[in-house]
Amino acid sequence: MKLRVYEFAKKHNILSKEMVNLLKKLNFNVSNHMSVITDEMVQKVDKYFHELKHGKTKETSSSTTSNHESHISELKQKKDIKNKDKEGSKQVKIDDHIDVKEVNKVKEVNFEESESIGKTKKKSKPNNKRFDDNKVSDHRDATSKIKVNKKRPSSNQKQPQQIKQTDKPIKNIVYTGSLTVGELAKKLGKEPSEIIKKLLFLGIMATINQEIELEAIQLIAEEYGVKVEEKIEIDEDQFELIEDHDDPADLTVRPPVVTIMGHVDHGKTTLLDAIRKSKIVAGEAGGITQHIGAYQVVINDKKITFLDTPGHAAFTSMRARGAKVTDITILVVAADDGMMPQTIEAINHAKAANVPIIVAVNKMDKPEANPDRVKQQLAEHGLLPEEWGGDTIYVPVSALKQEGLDELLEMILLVAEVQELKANPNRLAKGTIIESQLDKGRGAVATVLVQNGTLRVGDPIVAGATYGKVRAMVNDRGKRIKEAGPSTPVEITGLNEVPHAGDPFVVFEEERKARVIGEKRALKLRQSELNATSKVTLDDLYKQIQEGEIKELNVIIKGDVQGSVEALQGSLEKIDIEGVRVKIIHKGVGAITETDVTLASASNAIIIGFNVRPEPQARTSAEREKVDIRLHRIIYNVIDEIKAALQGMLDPEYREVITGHAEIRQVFKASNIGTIAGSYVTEGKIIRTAQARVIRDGIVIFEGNIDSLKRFKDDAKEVAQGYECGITIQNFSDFKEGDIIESFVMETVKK
Ligand SMILES: Nc1nc2c(ncn2[C@@H]2O[C@H](COP(=O)(O)OP(=O)(O)OP(=O)(O)O)[C@@H](O)[C@H]2O)c(=O)[nH]1
Repeated sequence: MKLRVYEFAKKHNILSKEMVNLLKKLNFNVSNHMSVITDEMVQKVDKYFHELKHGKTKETSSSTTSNHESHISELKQKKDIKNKDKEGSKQVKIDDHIDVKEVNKVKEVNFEESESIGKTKKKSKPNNKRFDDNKVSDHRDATSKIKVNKKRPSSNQKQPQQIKQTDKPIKNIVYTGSLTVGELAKKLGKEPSEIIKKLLFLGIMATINQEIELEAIQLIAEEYGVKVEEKIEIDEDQFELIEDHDDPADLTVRPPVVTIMGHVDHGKTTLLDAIRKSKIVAGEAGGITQHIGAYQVVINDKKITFLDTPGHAAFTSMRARGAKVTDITILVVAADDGMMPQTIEAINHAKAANVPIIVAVNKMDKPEANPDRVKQQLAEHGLLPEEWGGDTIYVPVSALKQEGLDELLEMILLVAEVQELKANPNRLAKGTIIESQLDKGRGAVATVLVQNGTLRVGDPIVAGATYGKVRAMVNDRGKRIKEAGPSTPVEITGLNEVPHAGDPFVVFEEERKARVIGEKRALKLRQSELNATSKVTLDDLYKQIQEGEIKELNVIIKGDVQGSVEALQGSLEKIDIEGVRVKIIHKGVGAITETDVTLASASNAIIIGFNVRPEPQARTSAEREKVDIRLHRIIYNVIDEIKAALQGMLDPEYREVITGHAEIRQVFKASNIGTIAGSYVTEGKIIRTAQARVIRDGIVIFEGNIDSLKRFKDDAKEVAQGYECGITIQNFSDFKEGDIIESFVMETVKK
């Protein structure tokens, strides 16, 4: 069996990434953790470690054994360069050569009292990795310009009378925007003159009221052993914009969060179930898995979190709301079927979200399985298998027979290891809503994914535009728990309303604060819903094209039959008006679903329905997400409308407004009237003078005028939701129970 980098790294008890680095240093051509280890590599690496152990290898050791240190030194070097780049900024720099390291040494230097320049040269370490040759000489130059008196104690010990002692030693300072010299001195509990002097050492001449930059603030503070935190002023009610600034020392490894995507019927659900069954039930006698929208499995003592919503819906709706929850995506491709349209769509989604892909080649148990064909097809879309020199991992599995699952899980852990996923469990929790619903007994119930910190029962919480206090938490095994750390999915109750999937959540210290912020966010949301939209609509398409915001019009087509969908696609794709083209991102037969709307929302697309209607949930979510749905019955009208929109010539004078829906419960025949649809108004109202269309299974089968509308025997002008009525439609009699009658009017659009 071939030995891979990651296995070899494990053997030496170092990270795969470090092994790759080491091999590169030893002049081997390896690309990643999956590269194959040759005998020569084994010998060289073993020799290297042997020598290291006996103190012979120094050069490379820092990069493997002290990864952290080399990382810091890298950062510091970057900082040096940044400092050097700062010429011409507000501050006048006398000496550009001083770098971070230098400043640490300034502590030993007394500016005023030394007499000779360059008398005592400080020891520079030419073999110190932090300095390249240039830096070393810069460093010496800098030293020569600073007067040194080795005998003197450091400056802050030297002049105690000038230093205003504070009661408590200051450990860290927080500032927003900028600080003047005077303000910094005050924060540090020092005299301004002392700070001015120190700035001079840094080559910065500044007066007490002058503002200084972050680098200088940091360097000065560093000298006093004080940490600096720059607080970016963002309203706390926009907490999703606040980035985490955890001290690297507080971070610990967290489990990867994985989503599964792939074409219809390629086995996403079966795979998710197989993993869940094999890893949870087996491990826990009698453990009942609860459907909370996500679950965790344990392999080799390490956890993996799976989002349990297969398909793109979860992924796109999260992304549409700006949430990044997925660390790794598993692309399921059936080995007998190969790459399909949704496979490509999934690849594009993952790429757009910058999430690494592992390919699970499923249904390997089938005799017609052809994994090589899958690899070939996907390689053309940038997923080159590692055995062909690429870096995509392919794992053959059979979800049905539960084969290959362990390998798949191990590969997930491997990719996770390379990503170095970390979080700080010792802080207030924040994360994302995965699923939510209204439960009759428990109120708003939400599955949340904790992404940083630890969530606890009793925590005051704001989620999206809702708020509350975590009343109870249940994990994926249906067990009540008191706290949940990073990457843990839990179901919580206690929110005042139902948040949306993809909403961010944050815990606050105080309940009152959570309520105020939650209410503020709810208000803002309502206002922004009232105000316009950033989504593309045909009405403002031309404006967006003019402003250069749009080069391509993304379109989703849903139609009644495959033939019309394809005809429409062909015609739309031919449109090219002044370089703006139509791109069909998704097409299908059947009613417009909520998933279509989610995809449209995530990809800023419009939806064209050809002889089909949106499902009720799709309609509401389109209204909420401001997705433009255009419904047509004639292909030419669609083409004309899109062309007109691209040219800015769309005539928005009339717009269809749906007044209500009724469901046909019984069909009667009356000799003098014709066929009557005995209906129940399920939504809005049916208006006698309105037009109507008859919809069967999401497909429009007839459109015409309402002929008569009756409540019992009486004519009615309109019949509202919750009432029964009899409806006849001109020139139509083929009603069936279960059909929907949609009543609509054409209204002038206000300009
Ligand atoms: N032979 C074989 N059949 C499988 C395997 N995995 C899934 N199937 C079958 O393939 C069909 C589709 O599987 P699902 O898990 O429902 O596929 P899906 O991708 O979740 O489908 P959608 O949810 O409709 O997108 C089912 O009949 C499964 O039993 C497998 O490894 N081998």
